[in-house]
Amino acid sequence: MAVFSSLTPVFVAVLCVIIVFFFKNSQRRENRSKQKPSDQTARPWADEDLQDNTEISTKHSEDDDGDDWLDTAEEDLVHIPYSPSQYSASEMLQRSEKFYSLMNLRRSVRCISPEPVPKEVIHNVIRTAGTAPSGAHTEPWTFVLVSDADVKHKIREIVEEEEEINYKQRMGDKWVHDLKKLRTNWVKEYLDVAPYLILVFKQIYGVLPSGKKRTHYYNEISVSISCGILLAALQNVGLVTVTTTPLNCGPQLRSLLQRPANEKLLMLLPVGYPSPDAKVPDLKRKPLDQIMMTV
Ligand SMILES: NC(=O)C1=CN([C@@H]2O[C@H](COP(=O)(O)OP(=O)(O)OC[C@H]3O[C@@H](n4cnc5c(N)ncnc54)[C@H](OP(=O)(O)O)[C@@H]3O)[C@@H](O)[C@H]2O)C=CC1
Ligand SMILES: Cc1cc2nc3c(=O)[nH]c(=O)nc-3n(C[C@H](O)[C@H](O)[C@H](O)COP(=O)(O)O)c2cc1C
Ligand SMILES: N[C@@H](Cc1ccc(O)c(Br)c1)C(=O)O
Repeated sequence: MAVFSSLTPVFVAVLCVIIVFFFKNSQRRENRSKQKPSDQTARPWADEDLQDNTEISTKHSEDDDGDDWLDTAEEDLVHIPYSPSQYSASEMLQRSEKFYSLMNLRRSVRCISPEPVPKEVIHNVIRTAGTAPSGAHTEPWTFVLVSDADVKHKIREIVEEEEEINYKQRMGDKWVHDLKKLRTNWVKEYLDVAPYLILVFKQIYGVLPSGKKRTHYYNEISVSISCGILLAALQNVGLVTVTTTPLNCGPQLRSLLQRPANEKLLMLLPVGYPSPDAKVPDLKRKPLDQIMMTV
């Protein structure tokens, strides 16, 4: 008993040291996991609100046996001088007004003329889309340009079949109601008539020369920016389109166009001149004071 009572203070002290040691260690582990996720499924670049299904790189996965992602050539990339055109304040104002006026005339047009469009113009428009910024300069886009009448018709068949189900079942009453003002339905004549269809695919990951996957950071945002630039480039040459997102058609269109498994359809754009009798809904745009907050 006497031995026990003399040991108790020592025992308590040792116990305290052990508890403090464990507590500090667990805190350090927690902090480390907050700063640098050891969990390889953490994908801070994939915006959950966007439902960006960005695929994760397999760098640390079972089939990984090397440092493929370490590209020394890219580490040594030279940085070159950059001095783009600059304008006086009055020139800037004039240019900004002119560009705004041009873009303010852009409308989604669903009545497209069959009149042929010079192919080189479309190539330049797509080149322009390819100037978009992209996460880590991964350029995660593929623009499939379709002009073949049979392929356009097959695309129409796929889209109309799915869009009919979309309107009748998948979209629901509220969405269908919200679209009433646009007078859209599942009949998509422009898919046969427009001289070009551009199907924009986002590459959810890339493929390295070794066959391994390369992470495409923020691929959906990157491709969406390139689509915005594409729309501006079309407007610049007097062509029209309608941004379409044919729900549930992605996998069928991907397989029709023989696109690889790392690509997902983001948008389908019929492109051409507006038909002479084209009409658009008389929509109004929000004024500056409703879209801009100054701080
Ligand atoms: N961003 C969005 O919120 C949405 C956009 N859309 C638009 O609708 C159009 C067509 O898309 P939709 O067909 O509905 O949707 P998806 O193209 O996303 O495909 C639907 C289903 O097929 C799977 N899938 C598609 N492509 C691939 C691929 N390459 N590899 C593996 N799985 C694939 C999807 O998988 P998974 O579930 O893993 O993605 C999903 O389960 C597009 O224009 C798209 O932008 C449609 C739905 C939602
Ligand atoms: C992300 C997105 C998806 C769209 N999806 C479709 C679509 O599937 N079908 C369609 O006819 N229009 C679609 N539109 C076009 C819109 O209906 C159109 O932009 C909107 O009515 C405003 O008209 P405006 O483009 O003439 O300004 C889409 C537009 C965006 C930005
Ligand atoms: N994809 C359908 C429905 C649709 C139509 C217009 C839109 O702005 C949106 Br969002 C969806 C269609 O093309 O008819």
